[in-house]
Amino acid sequence: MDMNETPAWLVVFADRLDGALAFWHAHRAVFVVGGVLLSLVLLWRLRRRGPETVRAPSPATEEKTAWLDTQVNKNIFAPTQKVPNARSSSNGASNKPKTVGPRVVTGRRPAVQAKRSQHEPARPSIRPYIFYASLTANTKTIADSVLERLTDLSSRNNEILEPELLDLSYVDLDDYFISGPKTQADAQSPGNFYLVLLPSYDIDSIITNFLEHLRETHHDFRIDTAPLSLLAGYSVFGLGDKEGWPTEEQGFCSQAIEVDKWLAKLTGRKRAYPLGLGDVKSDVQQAAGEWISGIQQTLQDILEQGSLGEGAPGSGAPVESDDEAAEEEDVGAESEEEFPDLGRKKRQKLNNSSNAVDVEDVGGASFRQKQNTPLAVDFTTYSATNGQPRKAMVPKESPTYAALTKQGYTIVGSHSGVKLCRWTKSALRGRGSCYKNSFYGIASHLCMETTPSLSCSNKCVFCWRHGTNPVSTTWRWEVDDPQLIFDGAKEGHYKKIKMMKGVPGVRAERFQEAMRIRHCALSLVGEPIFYPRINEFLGMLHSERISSFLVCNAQHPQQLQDLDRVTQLYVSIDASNKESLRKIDRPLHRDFWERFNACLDILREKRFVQRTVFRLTLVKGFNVEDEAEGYADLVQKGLPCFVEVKGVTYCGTTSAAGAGLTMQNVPFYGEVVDFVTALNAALERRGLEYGIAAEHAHSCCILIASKRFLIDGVWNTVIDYDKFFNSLESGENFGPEDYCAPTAEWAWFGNGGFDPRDERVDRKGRPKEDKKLIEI
Ligand SMILES: Cc1cc2nc3c(=O)[nH]c(=O)nc-3n(C[C@H](O)[C@H](O)[C@H](O)COP(=O)(O)O)c2cc1C
Ligand code: SF4
Repeated sequence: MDMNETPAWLVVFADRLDGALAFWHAHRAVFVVGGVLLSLVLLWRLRRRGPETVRAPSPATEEKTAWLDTQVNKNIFAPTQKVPNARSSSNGASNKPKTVGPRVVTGRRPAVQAKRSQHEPARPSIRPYIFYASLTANTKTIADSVLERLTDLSSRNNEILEPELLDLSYVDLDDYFISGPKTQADAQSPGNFYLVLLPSYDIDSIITNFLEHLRETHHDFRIDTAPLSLLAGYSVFGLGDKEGWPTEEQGFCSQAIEVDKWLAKLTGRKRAYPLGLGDVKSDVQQAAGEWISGIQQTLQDILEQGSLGEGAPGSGAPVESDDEAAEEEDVGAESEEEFPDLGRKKRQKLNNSSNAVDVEDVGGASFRQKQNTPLAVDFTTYSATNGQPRKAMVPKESPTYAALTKQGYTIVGSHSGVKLCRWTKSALRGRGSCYKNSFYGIASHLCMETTPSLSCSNKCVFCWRHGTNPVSTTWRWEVDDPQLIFDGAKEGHYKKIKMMKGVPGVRAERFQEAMRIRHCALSLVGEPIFYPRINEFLGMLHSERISSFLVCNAQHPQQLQDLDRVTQLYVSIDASNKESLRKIDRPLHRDFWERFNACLDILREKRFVQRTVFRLTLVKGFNVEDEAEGYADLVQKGLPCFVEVKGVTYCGTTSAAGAGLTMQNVPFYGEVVDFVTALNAALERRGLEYGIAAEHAHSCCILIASKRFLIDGVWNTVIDYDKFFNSLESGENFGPEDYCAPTAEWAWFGNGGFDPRDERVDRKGRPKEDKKLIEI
């Protein structure tokens, strides 16, 4: 082989390499720039996508997701908050409350919810438990329909959980009646609400065991006396048979009544709605229907307010109807409690603060017109303000405001008030209405007591409220809109009625009825016709078919003259002569006697247009002895349709004591009867057509009526309210005889006047046997 000879493949390779190098040299700049750019792009993309693209999901990220969810749930189910609707967990078949599972949280919303729940408390929820016992299935049927109603409510309201129906024969009473339901979910949150439906059996039965269990729990020294106080509330409905057990004293629904009392003790008085009772042979369906409607409303109220609502002084306390003095004493005690650091003198000053105003006002201008002469402008309406804006009569920060609210008044606007009258409370409990029920057919639980003017121009010795209300001869305050007063008075009244729902003995059906005001007594502390827009206010009452009973003090003739028609118009006649009147009413007007007489004249003129009444309050030692003749003269002058005679009620206030008033001044009923008999005879001697028509011995009150209301030998003192409103709305002319109706026989003079539909009780609430009670 020739060593100088080069192999062919090597020549080809060298040639190719040479070509490639020539290409590189020709294009190397392009390659370098392109490479750099590509690297930059790759680097940028890598940085942007970061770990996601470089790391696979790790256990650590999964854990973090789960932790987030847990935190969200923790916020939603924070210990103070309630478990949301657990309806899905209940199948209705079990006797035990269901455990609520954790709420499923999806998407981004939980984070938002978690954030919000840190600031806003979640809405509470309520779980109703319906307990019942039934031997012959009546109660079971009612309990089933209660379950149906509440299940329906629950389906419409997320905060009311599905109710549980539990037969007391099968549940372990310890599980529910020692400290409330014991399940994880319930311990955690919802407000439990107990409904107990029970028949009564005067033989040994499961109900006897149940009662024994409640009694033992209460007395067990190892257990708190109110172990069920964590319940949101409770209510009981009883079934009984009036044929065999006609009245409560004779055992009607006795066991339901007893259970209601024990539960009040065990729950620390959490009766959320009054005890309902139904007679299995007559009204049980209706009574149960009304009861459950009330429960539904109550559950919603609890959710809205977060509690059963507070009792207000003077409203929640079940004061007995003849217990006014005790109520007054309580007020004193409360004010001492409220102002513990005030010395005795200061407190007295607070109570008497309004008296300071009296002195300024006494110098008011006189009403100089004599009777039968045209009425001059009454100085009552306005007083000069020297261009200054008028002030509130009862400013919120004033001691008067504090004192009146302490006594249970709700102050409406700047000069009006409303208060639940003690008779309204008594009637709610079926313990009797005031005398107006016997005389005029006003059931007290349908009556609102209010005044559009807390100020008065008298300081009557027997007015147990005075000393706290402002007194004046002139209206010198700002004037509130009547609509504001009307709405505020109704609201205040209903609020106080609602507070009565947990008071022992309140009857469910009366409670329901009371939620529609039918009558308004404009007779609270103060002088209603003092309010310059009283006629507009009356129009509002009548537009809602609320009757108006207006009492005035016979000191404002111009206002009386201008007053529109009311259902019944009163003037207080506290004495038969000038001196007596000065002593008793302690009027601020110097010309009080002239004003008084002018008012009687006006009343006489109105007697064929509306029912007019003289109200006489007898104070022994002041205006009773030898005054029958004087009163007869006044009746002759005013010719009222009716004369109400009432013995004064002793109020025990310092102001009364200061006026020399003691228990000795309270006449016995027999003395009131003697006086009325003497007055009636004096009227007869004057040829006046009057007679003794009715009585309410319970409150020492007797009615003398004009014989215009003696129709076919029967007294017609009652009012036909429908007729009154029909005539009023028709715009026709009508008079008192057009809307009267027969007086009930039990109310006739001699029959006592106690409504047989009510139950008489003594001061301790024990039934009284003698329903007639005539202390002659
Ligand atoms: C033996 C017996 C005793 C009863 N005792 C009373 C009673 O003391 N007071 C009452 O109001 N009703 C009494 N009842 C009437 C029942 O309470 C009434 O029939 C009720 O509707 C029964 O309810 P239930 O069917 O759910 O068991 C008695 C009935 C029976 C058969
Ligand atoms: S009329 Fe007077 S006493 Fe009778 S219920 Fe009404 S406010 Fe009370």
